[in-house]
Order: sequence, then structure tokens, then C-alpha cells
Amino acid sequence: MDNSDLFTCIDHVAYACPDADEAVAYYQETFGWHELHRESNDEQGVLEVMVAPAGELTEHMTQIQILAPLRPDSTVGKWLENNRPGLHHMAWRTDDIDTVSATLRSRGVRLLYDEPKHGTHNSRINFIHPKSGKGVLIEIVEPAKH
Ligand SMILES: C[C@@H](C(=O)O)C(=O)SCCNC(=O)CCNC(=O)[C@H](O)C(C)(C)COP(=O)(O)OP(=O)(O)OC[C@H]1O[C@@H](n2cnc3c(N)ncnc32)[C@H](O)[C@@H]1OP(=O)(O)O
Repeated sequence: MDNSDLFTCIDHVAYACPDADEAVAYYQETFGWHELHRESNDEQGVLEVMVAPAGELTEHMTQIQILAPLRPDSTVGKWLENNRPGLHHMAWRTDDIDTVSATLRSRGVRLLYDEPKHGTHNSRINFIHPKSGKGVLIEIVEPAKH
């Protein structure tokens, strides 16, 4: 078993909270981190803000994704009803989400979606269910090829 055809790095770690602006200001003012990107993803029901320790990304730099729910019945909204603000998921980067999905399914891993959905910055995303991820929600992300 090896990883050479699967994941290249930890793309981001997601922090879920009710107020993204307050959390971003904390990262900026306390740690000097930089906001690199923000967008609302209506399908996922989240506002997401990507912050990083540098103003420009290097190839394998891991970002923090600050997530706030756009509506109470979104996955993050429901999660915040049962949990304090905190770590929500981590995301592993791949160059080819279709191949990775097929490989993981063949190994018995439960993915949430039949086909990848739209993620941050036009990426393609899927998730490993926490029951299949040792209690951790794991996102699989294929960044857009610019
Ligand atoms: C924009 C995009 C991007 O990066 O580009 C994003 O990140 S969007 C980020 C927001 N979107 C998502 O998270 C989409 C994927 N997530 C989901 O669809 C959902 O959160 C599920 C993972 C299916 C869980 O939903 P729900 O709690 O309704 O399902 P469920 O009742 O079946 O719960 C199943 C079990 O999973 C646990 N569980 C729920 N959320 C969890 C989490 N974040 N981390 C770890 N465990 C978690 C519950 O406690 C429960 O455990 P017990 O049974 O032991 O009590």
C-alpha cells in the first residue's frame, strides 16, 4: 500500500464558528496571518475564508479555512448546534480526485458524494464520512488547474 497516486499534502484544516470575520481578525491581529481568499458556497451553506501564515502560498503550504454557516440548517450550522466552535474537518489535496475516489472505494472507504462537488476556488471536492475516517471528517480536494 503506498500513497504515490493519492494525496500530495494537507491542503487545509477547517475551523467552524458562528462569525468568520471575528475569527479572521483574531488570526490577523494575534498571529499576523493573511486572508488569501473568501467566498460563499451556497450548495454547502458556508462562508469560507482561507487564511495562511504568508501573504502568498508556496506549493504545499497548509491553510486554515474559517467556516461560518450561511443558514442554520446547513451542515456547519447543525454541527455548531452540537459542538463548540472548533476543528471541523481536514482536507487532503490530490491531483486527480476521480482516480483517488475509485481507489478509496475499492479499499472500502465510504465517500459522501457519488460525484465530486464544487469547492473553494473552483476546486472539486468530496468527503470521507467520519465513520470511515476514524472519527474525522476528511475532505478530498483537487484544486483547479490554473
Ligand atoms: C466549501 C468546501 C471547501 O473546502 O471547498 C467545504 O469545506 S464545505 C464544509 C461544509 N460541508 C460539509 O461538511 C459537507 C460534508 N459533511 C456532511 O455532509 C455532514 O456533516 C456529515 C459528515 C454527513 C455528518 O452529518 P450529520 O451529523 O447530519 O450526520 P449523522 O447524523 O449521520 O452523523 C454521523 C456521525 O458523524 C459525526 N460527525 C458529524 N460531523 C462531524 C465532523 N465534522 N467531524 C467528525 N464527526 C462528525 C456525528 O457526530 C455522528 O457521530 P455519532 O454517530 O458517533 O454521534
